[in-house]
Amino acid sequence: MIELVGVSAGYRGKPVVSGVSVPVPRGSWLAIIGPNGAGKSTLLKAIAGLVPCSGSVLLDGKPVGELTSRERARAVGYAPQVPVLPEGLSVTDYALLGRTPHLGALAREGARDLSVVQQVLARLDLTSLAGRQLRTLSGGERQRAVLARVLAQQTGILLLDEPTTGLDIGHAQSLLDLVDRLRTEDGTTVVSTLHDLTLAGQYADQLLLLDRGSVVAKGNAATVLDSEVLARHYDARLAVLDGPDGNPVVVPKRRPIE
Ligand SMILES: Nc1ncnc2c1ncn2[C@@H]1O[C@H](COP(=O)(O)OP(=O)(O)OP(=O)(O)O)[C@@H](O)[C@H]1O
Repeated sequence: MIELVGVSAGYRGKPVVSGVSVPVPRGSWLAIIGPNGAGKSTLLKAIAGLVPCSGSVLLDGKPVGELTSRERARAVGYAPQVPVLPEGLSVTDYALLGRTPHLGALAREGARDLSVVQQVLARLDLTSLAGRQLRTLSGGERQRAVLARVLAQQTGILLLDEPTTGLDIGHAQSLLDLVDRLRTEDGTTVVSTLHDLTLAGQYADQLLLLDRGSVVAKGNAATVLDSEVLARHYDARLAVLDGPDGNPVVVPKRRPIE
């Protein structure tokens, strides 16, 4: 369970996110949406305890600022939008870094850690790349490797910043399906930013639309994915249609040719 109460955050005294309050019950999925620069990543970093904020961020009832870095790493898996990848590591070695918070002092990874990593790599379609150096991967493969490290961490909370960036439609879908399974089977609580509004509506229980740092709409897909609201806040031409599974589908409308 995550609870945000009046969360504001920014950089060098300049506010970027203001007064965000939302509960995210255990096992549910909150998608933070909004135009570029709205403050989505900053809000996610505030939840991860990576940028200072005012108000309160409670993770399972505990203020995130009171957790030690090891406690935080055992509780929260965070996949940044632009990860820094260490040089010279294979995909397996990199994913094994996700096991670090579970190891005792000076302990090395054991058979169980390797087995967790192998399962995660299989679920992300990375088994054939397990021995490859990170720097030789394609953009989408690298993105999946980053998620492998975070999923190998086996935390009750997942914070994913644009997890489908660079993934083709099939890999994006299987990644979101995998996260969805962790949510329903293990009760993992998920907060992700997503630019794909249709996918956000399909997977998240709650959507939070940020514009210039403030919440301008909050609720389920039917409420937030409103064509007028989206057109206004994204400054876009778009339509919201009924999808085949009953979920809204957000489609761009091309400017009429004159
Ligand atoms: N480290 C930083 N120092 C100063 N300003 C920052 C920093 N990181 C982000 N910002 C600014 O804060 C604002 C919000 O950025 P943020 O990355 O949270 O937006 P976002 O909604 O995730 O955008 P996008 O959709 O483009 O990824 C932007 O104006 C950005 O330039």
